Amino acid sequence: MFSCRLSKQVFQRSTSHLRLQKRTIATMTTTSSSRKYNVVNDPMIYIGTFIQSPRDDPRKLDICEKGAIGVSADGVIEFFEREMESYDSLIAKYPAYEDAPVLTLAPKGQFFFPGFIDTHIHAPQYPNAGVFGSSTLLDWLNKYTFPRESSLSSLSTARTIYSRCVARTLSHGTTTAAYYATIHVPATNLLADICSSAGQRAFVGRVCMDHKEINPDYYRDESAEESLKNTCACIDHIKSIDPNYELVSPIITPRFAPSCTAEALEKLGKLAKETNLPCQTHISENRNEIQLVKKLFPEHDSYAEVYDAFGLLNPKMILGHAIHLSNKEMELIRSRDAKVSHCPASNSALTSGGARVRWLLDSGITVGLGTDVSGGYSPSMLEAVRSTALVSRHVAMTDGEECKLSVEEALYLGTRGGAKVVNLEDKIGGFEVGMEWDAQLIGLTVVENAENGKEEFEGDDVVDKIAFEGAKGAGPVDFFGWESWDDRVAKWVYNGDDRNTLSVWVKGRMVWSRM
Ligand SMILES: O=c1[nH]c(=O)c2nc[nH]c2[nH]1
Ligand SMILES: [Zn+2]
Repeated sequence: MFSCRLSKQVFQRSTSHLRLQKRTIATMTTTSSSRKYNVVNDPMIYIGTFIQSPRDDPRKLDICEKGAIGVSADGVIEFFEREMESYDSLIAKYPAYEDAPVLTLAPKGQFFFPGFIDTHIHAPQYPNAGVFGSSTLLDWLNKYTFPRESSLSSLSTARTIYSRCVARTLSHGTTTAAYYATIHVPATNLLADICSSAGQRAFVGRVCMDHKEINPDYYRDESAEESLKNTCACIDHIKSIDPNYELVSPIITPRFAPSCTAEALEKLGKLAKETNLPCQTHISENRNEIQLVKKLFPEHDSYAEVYDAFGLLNPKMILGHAIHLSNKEMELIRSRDAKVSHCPASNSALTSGGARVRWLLDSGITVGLGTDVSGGYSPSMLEAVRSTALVSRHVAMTDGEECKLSVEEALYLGTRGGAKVVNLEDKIGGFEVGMEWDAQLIGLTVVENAENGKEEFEGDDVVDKIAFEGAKGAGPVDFFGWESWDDRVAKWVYNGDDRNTLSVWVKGRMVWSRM
């Protein structure tokens, strides 16, 4: 009842973005009807520059300058012409698209990029983003995190926080997110409703934490049975709103080994096996946490072995952080094909450590990126990409030059890598025929006259007024005209923010636009 009302509100808001788009994009040639998830869209044609990571080469960018992509009514890429000659020849080849609206990008400062995949984010912690002081993991949990999460026992608090979190992540180009929610069933179900209604692809996990000595009395599951029962209640709800998990899927979420009893881990491991649902948890983030795991699970040789003992180290498990793994743990994780979410902003903020991403990748482990809000201070995946590059440079200062990750590699991890982490690499993370249109339109600010240079400077003013005033209200990345596409992308990664994310689509539906 409650969630139905909310769904409607969010839906109305998101369709008004669509109307806005129709009015303001001059090249949209026809109108499309209101859309809701599972409601058929109009087919669309997108024309312009498409930039993506090649599926199997993280070190390069695939740049297609004169491309055209056709997206079907159900959001699937039906054609990708890499050298479009003319609109007429395109339609002659794809006559079914004759009446399709066309979105044509400006040739220099705009490009399409695959939507970002945030493989680790705590939605209820969103209000705390940036608030962590000098704390480290275990005191941070008690001082900032558990009190905030427990406040989502109120559905109206949850509604405000989750609506804003989903809107913000969409505005930063996050088309898929693996969310940790809280222990509360109604609020977790509400998060799933909000993602479904707003059109964000999401994995929504009700957090399990039943250990009486580790979790505070005011915020924990009463028992392992309750962890299981309430997880199942959320799974049932998500099944009721999205029976085939096309957009929103449940994800089994033991918070981390210390917060769960062996009994709860065992039940959740069995549930994972029975349902084949994805799982997420934390591993080896902080040295005191690792000591705590040793103390709580003395019968297991390592942190990774605790999860393995309960069947939780499997190909659908997303392990957040993985900073201080031993070689043996890394081998175990690889042999189970469990995935890693690298969370560089959080690892820096909570001084947890510098994850050895090159080592993980070279060892054959699948890695994606996570914002880990609010251990991470920003909901922006672009920030996660940027801090991946920067943190790798710090790791390189101690472990060697080869540890540096390039802009191209960091972007790969935020898109293709993330898609592999959530086991959707054939659906999202790139632009290929048969994949779904999860995309963001990126725009840089073209500095007027800069490209050709002015013949002569007019007047006495030392300041170029057009260049000066043009910085107002524009996005933070200035394009002067000399930059190659690689340069433009690097400038976006190191200087960009959500002002550069002009529009966002998931499964063909426009879910965010600032145009
Ligand atoms: O970064 C983190 N955020 C959390 O909420 C958490 N819980 C356990 N371990 C954690 N690490
Ligand atoms: Zn986390």
